[in-house]
Amino acid sequence: MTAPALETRGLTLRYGGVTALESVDLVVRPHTIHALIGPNGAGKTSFINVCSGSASATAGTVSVGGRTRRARRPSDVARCGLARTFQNLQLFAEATVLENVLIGAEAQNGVGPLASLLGTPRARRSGRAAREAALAAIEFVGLAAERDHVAGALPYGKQRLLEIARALATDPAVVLLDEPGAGFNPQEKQELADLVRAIRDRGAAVLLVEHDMPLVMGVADRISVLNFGTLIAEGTPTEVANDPAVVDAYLGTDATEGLAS
Ligand SMILES: Nc1ncnc2c1ncn2[C@@H]1O[C@H](COP(=O)(O)OP(=O)(O)OP(=O)(O)O)[C@@H](O)[C@H]1O
Repeated sequence: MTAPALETRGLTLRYGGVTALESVDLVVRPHTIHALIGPNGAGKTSFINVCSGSASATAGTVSVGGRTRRARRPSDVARCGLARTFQNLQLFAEATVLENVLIGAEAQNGVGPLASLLGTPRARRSGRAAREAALAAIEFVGLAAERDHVAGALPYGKQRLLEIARALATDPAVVLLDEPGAGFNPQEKQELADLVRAIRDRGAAVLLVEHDMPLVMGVADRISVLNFGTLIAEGTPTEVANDPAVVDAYLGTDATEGLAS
């Protein structure tokens, strides 16, 4: 059996007296869209933060492609094959679309700042590869026409797509998407669902944190449910939508009607 794309064991994160994650064991299989859902404050962003190196676990391990991730800096994490987007967009507003994505693509090229500055042959080769990867990612999310536009001037929905392009430019095996549909209208959510499927279909695993239940139920292959930092359920969309503990903690009976049966 192939190694999980992402696996956590006993992942625990405490902020002083607040337990954001309590011994979370979660496996994301390759080529799957795995949604992580739960009420506000359940620990979903904390999970992404720990997996991506933005926060340090109090206990437990994170493995990417079967290798325990010890990297801490975001550039090291990118080289592990993991990339993320942020709930609150983290774009350089004054930079162009291409420049924003290049920052992502260059994050994993392993060329030090001195080599880049000196323009060594390796740095030049790697710079060309990063540009190609950036252009491909921009095209993949449908922003080719806006390549040279300043990020801060893009409509909000396109800024969200740009954030996804930046994550994809590192050619990750696992992409963590933190509420990518926030602020989207129904048409944009439909397009987002197609994009998430396309990311999976080109070979990556996706961990999707999202509150929009029709979107989640329509796109996810598997769903894990967090409540107060603890996993309370895992299964297919149908299994999760019919799990009494999930309905009670998060979905409510109204929310599940017509979602999955
Ligand atoms: N930097 C921090 N310092 C202290 N407590 C924090 C910090 N970040 C998160 N928390 C707490 O950890 C818990 C989990 O928060 P987290 O943001 O991971 O939840 P979430 O499921 O992503 O919520 P939402 O759906 O609202 O984004 C909450 O109780 C939150 O208040």
